[in-house]
Amino acid sequence: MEGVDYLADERKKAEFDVNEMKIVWAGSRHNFELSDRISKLVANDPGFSKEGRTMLPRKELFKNTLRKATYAWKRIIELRLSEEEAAKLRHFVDEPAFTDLHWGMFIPAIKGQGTDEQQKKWLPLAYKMQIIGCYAQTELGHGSNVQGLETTATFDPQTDEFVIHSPTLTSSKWWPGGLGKVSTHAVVYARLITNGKDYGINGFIVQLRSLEDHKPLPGVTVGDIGLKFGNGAYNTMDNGVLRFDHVRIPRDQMLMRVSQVTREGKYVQSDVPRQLLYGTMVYVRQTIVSDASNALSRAVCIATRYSAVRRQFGSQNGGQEIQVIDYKTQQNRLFPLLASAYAFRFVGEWLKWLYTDVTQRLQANDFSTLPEAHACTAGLKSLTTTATADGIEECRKLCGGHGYLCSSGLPELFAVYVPACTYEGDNTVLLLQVARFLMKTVSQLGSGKKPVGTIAYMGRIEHLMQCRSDVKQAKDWLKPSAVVEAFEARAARMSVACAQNLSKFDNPEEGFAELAADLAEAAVAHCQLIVVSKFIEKLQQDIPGEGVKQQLEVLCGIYYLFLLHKHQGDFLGTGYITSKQASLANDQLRALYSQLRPNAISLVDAFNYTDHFLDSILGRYDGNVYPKLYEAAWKDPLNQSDIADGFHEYIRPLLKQQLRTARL
Ligand SMILES: CCCCCCCC/C=C\CCCCCCCCCCCCC/C=C/C(=O)SCCNC(=O)CCNC(=O)[C@H](O)C(C)(C)COP(=O)(O)OP(=O)(O)OC[C@H]1O[C@@H](n2cnc3c(N)ncnc32)[C@H](O)[C@@H]1OP(=O)(O)O
Ligand SMILES: Cc1cc2nc3c(=O)[nH]c(=O)nc-3n(C[C@H](O)[C@H](O)[C@H](O)COP(=O)(O)OP(=O)(O)OC[C@H]3O[C@@H](n4cnc5c(N)ncnc54)[C@H](O)[C@@H]3O)c2cc1C
Repeated sequence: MEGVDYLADERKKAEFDVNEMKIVWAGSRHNFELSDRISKLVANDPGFSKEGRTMLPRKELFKNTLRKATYAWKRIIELRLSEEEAAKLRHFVDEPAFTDLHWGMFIPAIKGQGTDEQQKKWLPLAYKMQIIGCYAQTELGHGSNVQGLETTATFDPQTDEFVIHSPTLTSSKWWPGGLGKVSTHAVVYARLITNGKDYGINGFIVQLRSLEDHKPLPGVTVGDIGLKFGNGAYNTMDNGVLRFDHVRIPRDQMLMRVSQVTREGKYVQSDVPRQLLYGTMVYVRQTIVSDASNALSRAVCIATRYSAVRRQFGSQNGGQEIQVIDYKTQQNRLFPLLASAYAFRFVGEWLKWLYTDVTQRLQANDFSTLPEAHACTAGLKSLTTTATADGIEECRKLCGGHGYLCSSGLPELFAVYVPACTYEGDNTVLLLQVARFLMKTVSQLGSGKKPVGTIAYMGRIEHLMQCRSDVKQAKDWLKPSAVVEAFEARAARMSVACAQNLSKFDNPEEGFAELAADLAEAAVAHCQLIVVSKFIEKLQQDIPGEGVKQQLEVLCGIYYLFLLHKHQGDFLGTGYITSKQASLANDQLRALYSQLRPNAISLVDAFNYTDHFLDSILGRYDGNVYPKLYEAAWKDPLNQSDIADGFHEYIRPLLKQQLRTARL
């Protein structure tokens, strides 16, 4: 029945002020009002309808995305939306498009690596979308290993130009989003060669297509790399292939903030670190961490609402069956994901702060916090995207068979999200970057250099190597100091064990390769410590709203106790806790599940998602699942006729043949 709220009883159980929690989730009242306004604007505009998206063939799907992007741009201009509002609009339109790479990587690359003069020339064109750009780094044969890229940019002093060339098949650019069919320009990463010497990777602005008829320019071969995982999903994006045959660009199209080539062909290195060339990746990794909580909360919202609607077994005297959300196993799979969504939200907020801070320092030529910013963005990108991708898939399973239907919203969400584990740096490769940072920190411990920021705990290494947990009863696990020390001791001990094992190798690089799996685990332990600490720090702030802080304390407890349970081997193996203390942690975890249970629906309501954004029958706000599932099935193109296309060619002859066989 329309208009009935099937989850109303669940909502009545809430023990906290949901409206105040919405503000905590959004980060501020301003953010809440912005998201609320823009999400409704998008939901109420038929131009942004998602109807039938998963059924469209690729060409139509892609054209529909072009239409939506153009329409979005028109609305942005008409409504005079600010950059912040436009970015929200993109978020709620909920469709990957070339515009992501234009705004998310092409423009940031020019801003971060271009000189003032270059920015003055290119940014106004890009801001007005009079040129459309992408980020062309990865090649067919080289992705993770950026220093291994093969595309060349050779300086020709005769003409004051660079010659951009793809010398081999494996040097073809491969994957850049927006490249295949839309971009007119790209920031291309290529080996800079001048006076016969290779100076390694640099960025160059290269025009690819005519601004008149959109034809590829001479010497440019460009196209789409083909269909990707999932129906619809990331196939709205034209990930592309690109080859250059001696394409000439003016010298001033090399991005020259980090290094320059003079008119005479002399290579000059600025006094900024070369790693700034990787700055766009650091920026995007930070945005990916912020986005993880969006994707995970969405899946969790669907699975939580559906788990309250769905009933199986346990009917007494003909009464209703049990809501599946009341099974402890369901809670043990679902509630840690709900807690993770909140945890990632807060660590994302913190990382944004760290990134802003490092950017301000870089502008003042202070590069001291760059290594930490790199380690944090790389590690947290890896940790949060792995957990989110796994979490979305778990939410699908939590919804049983119906979770497998596209109308649940979960298959598409998974297919769109899962490449986040690979793009912007493969998650294992990124963990190994964190491990290098940790090993460097451990090796410098005796040098008098005091570790600061997220590795400050290493400064107390002697204590952390010896201390033991003083937990005596389950509720002792609610003490923040007990928890932080446990996670610090585990991370420190795992790093030190790796460093000790590394020191047994004559060649450190050989040792690093041999111990890579242990090093990646140490990196995970360090990153989990960051997430736990930032959640606990959040709780130390003044949080208004009846019961809001208490709910966050429950969620925080579930987050760290679930991790402690899952990684018990680390905590026990490093000798910080006993098996009795591990078992007490588990008792406390179960108690927290019971405290969370009556608040579960309201905790996902606090995400404030519209039904348009969720795009899930199982996650509908009103819980009216079954009639809507039934209705949706009949919209499938297969159900447009009672008799299937192909009946006369294939089914009928088969049936006839069976009849003949039966008569024999
Ligand atoms: C339809 C609707 C439309 C609506 C439209 C509306 C209009 C829109 C309006 C607004 C919209 C806004 C929208 C914005 C959306 C934004 C979304 C963005 C979406 C993004 C989508 C993603 C697409 C994917 C892109 C990509 O994947 S790009 C390619 C990424 N590639 C990688 O990540 C490669 C990974 N590899 C590396 O990073 C490196 O090779 C390495 C693994 C780090 C190793 O590098 P190497 O040089 O070999 O280094 P080392 O020797 O290991 O280290 C040397 C040294 O450097 C330090 N280091 C390394 N990296 C960094 C770094 N990044 N920063 C700082 N330092 C670094 C390292 O620690 C070492 O240091 P030490 O010497 O001190 O030890
Ligand atoms: C949807 C999508 C969009 C993308 N968009 C863009 C874009 O806009 N622009 C762009 O330039 N690129 C883009 N990429 C490319 C992306 O950045 C790369 O795919 C990514 O960096 C991983 O590199 P790779 O493909 O070379 O993986 P590989 O490095 O070949 O990884 C393969 C396997 O090897 C392992 N491995 C590799 N090196 C090591 C190591 N040193 N130690 C241990 N294990 C290792 C990895 O863990 C992985 O399991 C995109 C990719 C995808 C999937």
